[in-house]
Amino acid sequence: MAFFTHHVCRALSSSAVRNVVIKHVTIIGGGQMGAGIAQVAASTGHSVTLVDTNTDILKAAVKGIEGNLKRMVKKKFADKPEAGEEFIQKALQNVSTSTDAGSVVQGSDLVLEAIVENLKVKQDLFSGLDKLAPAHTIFASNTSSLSITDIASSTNRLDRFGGLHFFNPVPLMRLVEVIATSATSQETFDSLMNFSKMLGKTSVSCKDTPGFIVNRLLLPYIMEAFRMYERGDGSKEDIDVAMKLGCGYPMGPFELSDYVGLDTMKFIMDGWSADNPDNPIFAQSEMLNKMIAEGKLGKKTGEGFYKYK
Ligand SMILES: CCCCCCCC(=O)CC(=O)SCCNC(=O)CCNC(=O)[C@H](O)C(C)(C)COP(=O)(O)OP(=O)(O)OC[C@H]1O[C@@H](n2cnc3c(N)ncnc32)[C@H](O)[C@@H]1OP(=O)(O)O
Ligand SMILES: NC(=O)C1=CN([C@@H]2O[C@H](COP(=O)(O)OP(=O)(O)OC[C@H]3O[C@@H](n4cnc5c(N)ncnc54)[C@H](O)[C@@H]3O)[C@@H](O)[C@H]2O)C=CC1
Repeated sequence: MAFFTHHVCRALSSSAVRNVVIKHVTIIGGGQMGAGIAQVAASTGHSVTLVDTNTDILKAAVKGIEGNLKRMVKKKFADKPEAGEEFIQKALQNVSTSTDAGSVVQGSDLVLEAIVENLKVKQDLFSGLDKLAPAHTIFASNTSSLSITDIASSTNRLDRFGGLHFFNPVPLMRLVEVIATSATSQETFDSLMNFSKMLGKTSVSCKDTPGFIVNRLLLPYIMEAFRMYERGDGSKEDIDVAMKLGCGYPMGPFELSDYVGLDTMKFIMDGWSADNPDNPIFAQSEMLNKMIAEGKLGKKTGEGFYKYK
């Protein structure tokens, strides 16, 4: 019944608002996810403004995008290097940067955030931008596992708010989870689905439930690997090899954790343990806390479970 009501409500709202064709995108957060999403959006013909509070991060993001495009073009345009160079230049021309989100959202069809995994910080960002962005602009979050409903509650555009959850590394991972809350309009959902398609991704529709689909299954698996290692039941190397060769996974759980970033893993974990204090799956990992206190955040800092120098 609830399902029926929800869909009827979405259908009713559909007559009032038209679908937004997303061409101009503001991406907030120039870290690994924001830069990856910017790369894919720019190479598929969207104009992108990448925003971060830190100018060094923005410079590194643009440099990274250029480097990645060069790698991709080498293979894709092996026989046509000039066309490859033109592709790179076109994509780069589609990207501009800013340290002030408020001053760039006016021209945006979509504002997508990929900043730190913290509810209050995301809410503060969106509540400020809600007053500045045009009425038609869709807001979306790339959160790994925070509730989209909670993030959206800081705005007055609940019908134009959804989740767009990309996977790392964005240029290579083919999935996007598109999340509709009970207030997301059908038009907004369709626009987000369409945008994902334009980026060349396959999308799945998710409810606004903790961890959506992928992370609800991935998090218990990774945490169980941590516990095995903490108990001394296996070395991290053996656990990684076992899962790669035994299950065909491209990375083992420790390699993947380093790749995601151990600080991000902890932000995600802390949210889940606060919401589920009695569930042992989400209990704190002393090992993870210690590594973070020592500044070992994974690949991005040169050391996590493994060294990358
Ligand atoms: C407790 C909380 C837990 C929850 C965590 C939550 C985080 C989230 O919210 C959701 C997530 O994203 S979870 C992470 C999902 N990602 C994965 O599982 C990645 C697993 N790894 C892989 O798939 C491959 O190792 C991978 C695709 C990475 C690399 O594949 P290969 O090993 O075959 O790699 P390479 O041989 O190095 O590269 C293959 C070709 O791709 C090019 N390339 C690599 N990186 C690139 C990038 N970033 N951009 C563009 N091109 C790139 C590379 O140059 C190579 O090209 P060719 O040489 O021409 O073949
Ligand atoms: N790392 C991963 O594998 C994945 C992460 N995510 C989610 O994407 C989001 C970003 O993750 P990462 O890119 O890994 O983090 P990151 O730490 O690489 O980048 C976050 C960036 O946001 C910037 N930032 C923080 N607050 C800001 C603000 N108020 N305004 C503008 N910029 C701000 C920081 O300077 C930093 O450059 C998080 O919500 C995370 O849970 C989702 C899928 C995969």
